[in-house]
Amino acid sequence: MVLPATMAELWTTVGSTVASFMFIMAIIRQYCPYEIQRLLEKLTHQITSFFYPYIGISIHEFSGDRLKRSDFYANVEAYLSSNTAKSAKRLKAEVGKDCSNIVLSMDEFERVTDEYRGAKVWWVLTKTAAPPRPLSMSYYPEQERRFYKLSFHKRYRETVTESYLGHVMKEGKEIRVKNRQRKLYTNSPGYKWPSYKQTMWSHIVFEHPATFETMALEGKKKREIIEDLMTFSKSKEFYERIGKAWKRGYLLYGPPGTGKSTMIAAMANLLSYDVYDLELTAVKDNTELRKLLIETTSKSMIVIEDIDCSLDLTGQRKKKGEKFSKEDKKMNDDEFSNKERKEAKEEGSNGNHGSSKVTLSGLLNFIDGLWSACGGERLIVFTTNYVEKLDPALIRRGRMDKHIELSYCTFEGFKVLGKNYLGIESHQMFDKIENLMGEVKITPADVAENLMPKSPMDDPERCLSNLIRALEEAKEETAAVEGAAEEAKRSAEEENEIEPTKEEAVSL
Ligand SMILES: Nc1ncnc2c1ncn2[C@@H]1O[C@H](COP(=O)(O)OP(=O)(O)OP(=O)(O)O)[C@@H](O)[C@H]1O
Ligand SMILES: [Mg+2]
Repeated sequence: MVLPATMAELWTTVGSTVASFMFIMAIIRQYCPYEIQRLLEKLTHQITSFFYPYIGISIHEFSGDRLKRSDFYANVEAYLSSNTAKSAKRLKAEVGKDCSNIVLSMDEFERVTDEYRGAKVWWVLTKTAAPPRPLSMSYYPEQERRFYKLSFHKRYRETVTESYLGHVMKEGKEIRVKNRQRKLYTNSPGYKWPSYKQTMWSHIVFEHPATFETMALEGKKKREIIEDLMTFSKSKEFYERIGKAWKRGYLLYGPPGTGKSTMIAAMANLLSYDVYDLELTAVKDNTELRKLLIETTSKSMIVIEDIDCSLDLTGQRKKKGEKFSKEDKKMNDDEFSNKERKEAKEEGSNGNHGSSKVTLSGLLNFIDGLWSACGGERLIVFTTNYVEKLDPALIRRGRMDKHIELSYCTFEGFKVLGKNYLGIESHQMFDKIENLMGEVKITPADVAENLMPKSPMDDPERCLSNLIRALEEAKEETAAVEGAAEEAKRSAEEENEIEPTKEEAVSL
């Protein structure tokens, strides 16, 4: 046999062999019966795989059920963008964390190499057309299926399957956590997802600056909440051991303007979690609620604000505008000022009035049914102004594990705000403020508003004077309201004394 002398000759030989093979196969395909064709194809495949020494592993973006993006795929993506993007020639550029950096990753059909403990491997990002979908999946728009293909020589089989893949998974996960741009998701109809999107959630970058440090809250309470959250985030093994899904429910309740929404942001910032702001009134039914749940990721908080406005005690839906019924107003008369009620009413009337068939039992299942365990490491947070109106089943321990009351501003809380807003920790006016705060109720939101400098002329003295004026006005208002109530009570008693009872009237 004559050996080819140069590379050029070698390529010519290989080329002509392949061409001859293809020609023979084409003739067979044309003239042989189908059974023989299949047999030959099978034979060819077996021969090639016997001689072809490479193994291929595919990692698909969506698993069989296509409901959730594969974590493994996302980890591979992160690993490759950090480790091999330098060697790729065609790259995809995306804006990274805090919009301050650019993340480069390999583009479709690009091939990159990687080395691990002496084993050389190749990665290619490939895509195929999606097969026709079953009717039940018609909810999701059709999409191409993307997958990474890993190839390596069969002698590295053990290294790759037993060690390299685990290494990619672990490193990719770490990179994702580090590079993660935290997101604020919404299911609100105002942000209806475009048809090319698969997810039911729309998102923006989560950039709320609130922290526990800036919150007006007593130190002891603050420390207790922080400790609770930190313990939860480190308790993966504990939850596994006791056989409980790794999630925790928080119920934040209190009057408007006491920091419930602010605390949600502080919690998310403390734990570096994403926030899913669930607008229950925009959810069509229990099935849609479950779909939304499945699409949430771990390391996240699912928030339902004003839960009392979304469901009533019997599980019937209630519109947001009904937040302040006549009965509610009466019931809460002493608790809230007119201003707060007006604000809340306005907020309620702006709410979503869409019809929805989500039931109380659907919501209970959402919180701790079988599906709630998927993903892990999740907080479910409810907020309400009226804790007493909620169904006990909804907020029992186990569902809402921790109940946190956020109330009117204390002097300790005021000092935090004074430091944040004015940069002062003490002042001669503080004593007066402390006395007034002992006499009247004022929300942290109102304190904050008064301490906010409104012009360059507003120095700390002026802001503190504003607060004192507001406290004095509130004191007068409270005194006037109490006086009027006292007067009404007295006149009602007098009327009762004068008017004969029914029995007296009959005997007369
Ligand atoms: N405890 C607090 N610490 C610091 N700032 C606060 C606090 N409570 C309220 N604020 C300030 O008041 C504003 C309104 O507070 P927030 O929206 O958190 O109140 P809320 O309890 O969620 O009210 P609502 O029940 O009406 O939703 C915030 O932007 C924040 O600046
Ligand atoms: Mg709020």
